[in-house]
Amino acid sequence: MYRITQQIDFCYGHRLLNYAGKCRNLHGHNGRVQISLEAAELDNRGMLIDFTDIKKSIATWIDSELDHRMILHEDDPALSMLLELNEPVYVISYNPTAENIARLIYEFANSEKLPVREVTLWETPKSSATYGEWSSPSH
Ligand SMILES: Nc1nc2c(c(=O)[nH]1)N=C([C@H](O)[C@H](O)COP(=O)(O)OP(=O)(O)OP(=O)(O)O)CN2
Repeated sequence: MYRITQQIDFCYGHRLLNYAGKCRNLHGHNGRVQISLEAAELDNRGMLIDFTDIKKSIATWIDSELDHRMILHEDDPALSMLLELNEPVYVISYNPTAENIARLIYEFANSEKLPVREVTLWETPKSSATYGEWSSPSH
């Protein structure tokens, strides 16, 4: 099997609902995403997927949909005010944790028919969450 990984940096704001710590307050992160793709075969150029094509697809989507936006739960009471002020938001139906944002990006990559294996979101330099659909329980 071959595996390639691409890193994409973006900034986002969020806050966690039903959470007692400081992350219940609106705050921002310099997030780092690592997207890993896997395949058994290479194309006639010796590539799994051209890194440029990953950038064109996933980095473009992250840039337009998530970068410099507040990623908020649809039930977040701050949402209506931010929308009224025309602030950029990305609304989801679940808590915007690192785990869920990793899954969101994984699902986008999957919808683009990329052979994505896992997505890791580094929310801070020390904390990351990974989402993948591993077939083997030993992963
Ligand atoms: N499993 C998860 N735990 C936490 C998440 C998460 O998404 N998944 N998110 C948060 C906060 O949103 C945020 O990431 C702050 O976390 P923290 O580690 O406290 O970050 P700091 O950089 O502020 O850490 P310091 O060591 O206090 O500087 C919390 N948990």
